Amino acid sequence: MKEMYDLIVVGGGPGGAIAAKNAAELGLDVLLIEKRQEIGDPVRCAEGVSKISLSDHIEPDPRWICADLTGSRIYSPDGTMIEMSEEMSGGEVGYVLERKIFDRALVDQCAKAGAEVRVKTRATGLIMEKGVVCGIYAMHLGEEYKIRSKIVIGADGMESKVGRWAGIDTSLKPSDMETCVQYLVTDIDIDPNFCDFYLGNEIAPAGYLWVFPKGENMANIGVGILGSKSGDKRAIDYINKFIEDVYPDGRIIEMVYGGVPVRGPIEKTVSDGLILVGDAARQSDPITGGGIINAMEAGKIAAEVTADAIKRGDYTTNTLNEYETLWRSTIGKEIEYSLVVKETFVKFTDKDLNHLAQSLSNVNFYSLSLKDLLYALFKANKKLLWDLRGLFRDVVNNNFDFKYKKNQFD
Ligand SMILES: Cc1cc2nc3c(=O)[nH]c(=O)nc-3n(C[C@H](O)[C@H](O)[C@H](O)COP(=O)(O)OP(=O)(O)OC[C@H]3O[C@@H](n4cnc5c(N)ncnc54)[C@H](O)[C@@H]3O)c2cc1C
Repeated sequence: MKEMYDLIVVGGGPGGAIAAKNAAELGLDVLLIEKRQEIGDPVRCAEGVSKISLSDHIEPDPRWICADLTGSRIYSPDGTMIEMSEEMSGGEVGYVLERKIFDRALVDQCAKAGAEVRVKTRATGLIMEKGVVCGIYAMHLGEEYKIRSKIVIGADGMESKVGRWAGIDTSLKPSDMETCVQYLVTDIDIDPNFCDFYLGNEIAPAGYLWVFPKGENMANIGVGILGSKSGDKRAIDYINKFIEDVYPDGRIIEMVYGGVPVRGPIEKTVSDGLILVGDAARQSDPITGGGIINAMEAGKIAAEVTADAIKRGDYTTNTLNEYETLWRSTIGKEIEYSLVVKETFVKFTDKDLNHLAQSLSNVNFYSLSLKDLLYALFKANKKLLWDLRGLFRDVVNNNFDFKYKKNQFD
């Protein structure tokens, strides 16, 4: 078995697959390892993504698209509903995917681009020489061996260990994480074109509950609650209550447990010979918990920076810092803004949420830009204006152009 590569990517999720594919296309000798025996299985995701951002990375394919949505509805605790077009819904609701097939299609692309893929192969440690990462220890069918590389990309998701092995602090406190439980529910009456979000401290404290259709009579119905706000009740208690109340006849055919980092990014995502991408770098959106697109964007940037570093023969932090700069000035900005909004949102009482929803219930979201929306929000909610003044100033002055979501916001 080959023992030396330009690049080893740890983790075959969207971040790792896109990193490996792009690096192989740029001419690098790439190995992608995945600890599971099947790519994408088991799924830990509600499977919602933005159409526009996705098509930057892969051609849409009906084999992995379960629903093509036209919008979303948000329900406040008193039942006030706000309906938004897909464009205004933010990045998470364009398609509902079948991730088992989607993740495999991404890895298929990367294999076809020339990367070697090894499944059921777990990274168990990093080879480090004088503080520089220069490969991994891998375990396959009970056998441990060394594989060397010039650079390692850690795309090992929420449970990432690669960063920690290199001395990067990736730890998460309960207040940094949403605990999620989701059922795939069938035989229910839903609108297949809309996803629904429910807010409120009785429904999902400091989080939200979602209904994402997967075809005519089936949906991912899940809840995410902030670890530090859950009290005596568990996420599963909230979702069971909702199913009992709203879809009492629904049949549960799958169950998903998982955590989503909502703390915003870690302080550093590179070290000598190492780059972290996706959930491993805590790059998911702090409000929605969505991380597929950010992982893919970061994977692409990581591949480009890796190819450049290898061309120059310099794998030190100095060179790899280009990755840090590039992702922080694009997706990182959006994450920063989301973090500000999330920190305000988690303080809202049900009364605040109702007031907010009522103040927006007459707004026509189908013909509104983000700027208009912020004006409408702040006109009706002076306290919110104060809490979110930084974000408001940046958007209004166009200091930030929402590069990755420009098509949705403008
Ligand atoms: C309940 C839930 C709902 C969600 N819903 C959405 C949603 O609707 N939309 C959205 O955009 N995001 C959603 N997310 C988040 C989304 O799933 C992640 O942000 C996304 O998968 C991150 O991609 P990634 O490539 O960074 O990591 P992952 O997809 O987690 O991939 C990491 C891979 O690394 C592998 N791995 C881990 N350790 C090792 C090792 N030591 N050696 C080898 N391989 C290893 C894992 O097996 C895994 O395959 C949700 C998450 C949860 C938990």
